[in-house]
Amino acid sequence: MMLRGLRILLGTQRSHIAVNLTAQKSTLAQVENGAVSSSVIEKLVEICGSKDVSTSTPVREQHGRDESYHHCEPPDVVVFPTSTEKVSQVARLCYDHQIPIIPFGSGTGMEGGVTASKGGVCVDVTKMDQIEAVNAEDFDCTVQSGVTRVGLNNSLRDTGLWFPVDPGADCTLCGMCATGASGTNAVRYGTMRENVMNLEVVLSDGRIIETAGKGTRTKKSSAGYNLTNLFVGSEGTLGIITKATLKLYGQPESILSAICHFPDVQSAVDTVVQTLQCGIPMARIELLCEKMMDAFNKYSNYDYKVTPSLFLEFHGAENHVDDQGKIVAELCEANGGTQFNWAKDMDERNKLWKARHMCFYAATSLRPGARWLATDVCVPISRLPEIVVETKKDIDNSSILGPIVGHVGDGNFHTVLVVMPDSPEEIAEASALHDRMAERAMKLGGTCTGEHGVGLGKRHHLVTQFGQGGMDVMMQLKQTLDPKNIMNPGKVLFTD
Ligand SMILES: Cc1cc2c(cc1C)N(C[C@H](O)[C@H](O)[C@H](O)COP(=O)(O)OP(=O)(O)OC[C@H]1O[C@@H](n3cnc4c(N)ncnc43)[C@H](O)[C@@H]1O)c1[nH]c(=O)[nH]c(=O)c1N2
Ligand SMILES: CCCCCCC(=O)C(=O)O
Ligand SMILES: [Mn+2]
Repeated sequence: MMLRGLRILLGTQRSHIAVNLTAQKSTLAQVENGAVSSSVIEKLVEICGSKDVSTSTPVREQHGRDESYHHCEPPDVVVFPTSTEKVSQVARLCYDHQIPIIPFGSGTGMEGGVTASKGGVCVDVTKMDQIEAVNAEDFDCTVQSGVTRVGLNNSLRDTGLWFPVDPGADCTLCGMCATGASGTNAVRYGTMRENVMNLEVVLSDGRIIETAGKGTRTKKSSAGYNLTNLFVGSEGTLGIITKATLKLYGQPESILSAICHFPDVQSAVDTVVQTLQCGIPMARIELLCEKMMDAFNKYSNYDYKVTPSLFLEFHGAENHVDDQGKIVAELCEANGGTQFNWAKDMDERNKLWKARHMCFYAATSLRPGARWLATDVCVPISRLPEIVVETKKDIDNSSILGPIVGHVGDGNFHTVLVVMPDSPEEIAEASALHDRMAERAMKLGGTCTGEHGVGLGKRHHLVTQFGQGGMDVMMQLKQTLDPKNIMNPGKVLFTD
C-alpha cells in the first residue's frame, strides 16, 4: 500500500541560514507515518463510491507532487468526492483515525503544497465543478472547488463579465484561494485576498462553515473576525475549501498591450515606479530580464530584443487607454526605453500574454534535464529598483542560471534558479541565493512570498518575517482549527 520516499528530485531543501526551528516548534499532536488501513479505505468507498476512491500507484504519484522542485511523496489513497457533504464525511473519518488530509486542486502549486510527506488521504476536489451562481447585477459568482479560472472565464464570456486573477496555469479557483494566488492583473484588480467574498470550508473534524456568514456576498462587512482571509493563503492546513464566492468585473471596453525594451534592469524598474507614481491605472506591468527574454523568444518563437523589457497593458475606455499609453511611452523613452511595440489586435495580445504565462516553462527548458527553484519575493514598490538590481548582481556573480520575471507593478518578482538535480553544489548555491533574496526583501519591508505561498520551501523564512510572537499566534490558530494536526501537516508551519 505504501509507496513513500520516491525522492526523485532535489530532496529536502536545506537552508544555509541557521534556522530558529524552536520558534516554530510544534506543540501539536504528531501525526504518525503509517498506511491507511483497509477498513478506513472501505469506509472511504462507502462515502465516495468505489469509482471515486483510488489506491493505484499512478494516481497516487500524480497527486504526490506539484509543479515545483519538491520531490514526489504520494498519498496512500486519493478520493474524488462529489459534494461538500462527502468531503465532510471524509474529514470526520480522518479526524476519528488521525489520518492526514491533503486537499488537491490542479497540482500546479510552486511550493510542494500537495506532497503527502506523512501519507494520508488526498482529497481531490475537481469533481465538484459547478458554477453555482453568477449574479451579474451584483458582480459576483459562486463556484464549487473544482472550477478553474479559465473554465469560469469561458462561461462568463457572453455576460460581459470576467474574473481577472490569473496565475499562469489553469488552476482551480479554490486552489488559488488556498495559496493566496495572484498573477499579471493584480496590479489593477488585486489578488485572491481582495477578490474573495465568502468561502465554504470543511474543517478537520467535518464541520462545515461559511467564512463571511451563510449566503453572505457583500462588497464589505464589519461583522466579526475576517475568517475569509484566514483561510485565503492557508494552503490546506486549516480546512478544505469547497466553495468560493468571488468578485467579478466588467470586461474592459478597450485593451491595449505593449512591449518596451531597456538598456538595463534599473531603467526598466525605474519606469515602473514612475508610472505608478503618476497614478496611471496599469492593468499589467511585467518585467522580463534579458535572460528571460532570450528564453521567451526561444520557447514561444518570438524575435524581441534580448534586453530587459516591460510588458504593459492598459484597460478602459478607448480614449483613456490611448492617453495612458502615450504617457507611459514617454516615460519609457525618458528612461532609455526603445522599440515600443503596440499590440492592439486581440489575437496578437492573447498570444503575447499566453507566452508570458509560459515563462516558467521557457526558463526551465534552458537546461535540459535541469530542475529549478522558483523564488517569489515582494517588496514595497519604492524599494523595487534596489532589490531587483542587487538580486541580479548576486545571481550574475554566482554560477547559477537565474532568469528574472516579475509582476513588478506589485513589487513582486520571481527568479527561476535552474539547477541540475544531481549537483548538491548547485542546489546549495541556489538555496543560498534564495535565502539571501528573502532576507534582502524582508529587510526592505517585504515578504518572502508574494503569491506562491510557503508550502515546504519557505517555512524557515516565516520565522524571520513574523518573529516569535507572530509564529506563536499562527501555531495557536492551527491548534484551534486543527487540534489533531491532520490538515496538510508540515506545510506552512513545521508541524511534522
Ligand atoms: C506555469 C505556471 C505559472 C504560474 C503558476 C503555476 C504554473 C505551473 N502559479 C502557481 C499555481 O498556479 C498557484 O499556486 C495556484 O493557486 C495553485 O492552484 P491549484 O488548484 O493547482 O492548487 P494545488 O493543487 O497545487 O494546491 C496548492 C495548495 O493549496 C491547497 N489546496 C488546493 N485546493 C484546495 C482546497 N480546495 N481547499 C484547501 N486547500 C487547497 C493544497 O493542499 C496545496 O497546499 C502561479 N501562482 C501565482 O500566484 N501567480 C502566478 O503568476 C503563477 N503562475
Ligand atoms: C519564470 C518564473 C516563473 C515563476 C513561477 C510562475 C509565475 O508565478 C509566473 O509569474 O510566471
Ligand atoms: Mn507569478
